[in-house]
Amino acid sequence: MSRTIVFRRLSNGEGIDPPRYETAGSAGADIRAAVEDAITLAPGARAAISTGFAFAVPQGFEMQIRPRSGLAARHGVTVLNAPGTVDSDFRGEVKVLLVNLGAYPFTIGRGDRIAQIVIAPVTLCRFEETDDLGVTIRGAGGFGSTGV
Ligand SMILES: O=c1ccn([C@H]2C[C@H](O)[C@@H](COP(=O)(O)OP(=O)(O)OP(=O)(O)O)O2)c(=O)[nH]1
Ligand SMILES: [Mg+2]
Repeated sequence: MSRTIVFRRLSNGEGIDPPRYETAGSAGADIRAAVEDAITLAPGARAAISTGFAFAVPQGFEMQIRPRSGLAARHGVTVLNAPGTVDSDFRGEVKVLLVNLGAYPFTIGRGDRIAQIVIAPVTLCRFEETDDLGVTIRGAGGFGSTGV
């Protein structure tokens, strides 16, 4: 079942294709860079890249901003805060925090597909304090406690 996400094209988004699923089975819709001029990320550098759009994600859902594996595999470029979280009450421009973990400069041009967005349901919970969380086999084990 397909849902509708409404978006507003900002002035810097003129001529930019909106997010699009590249195949019928794609989980993520690729989102593009609305940079005026090309931006080059030196190795180790990061930048918040404009997308040129603002969205109204329906309440009860989030927009996750995820890396594209091709950028990661070929260039070491990923989304620094993956998965970025766009809240349902956010009405500002969505930006993509890219970081270059590769060994070479990476240039981002206008219209480049720099990330993918996944719309996912969220469960909003109330948080209730207790003194007793119950006993589990794992207990406080973490960070490799089950072995490597
Ligand atoms: O990759 C991202 C992550 C966040 N946002 C926008 C949308 C999101 O709703 C808002 C806040 O994001 P987040 O909660 O991750 O940031 P914060 O540091 O907690 O900021 P705030 O105190 O405004 O919630 O920033 C983006 O545009 N791109
Ligand atoms: Mg926040």
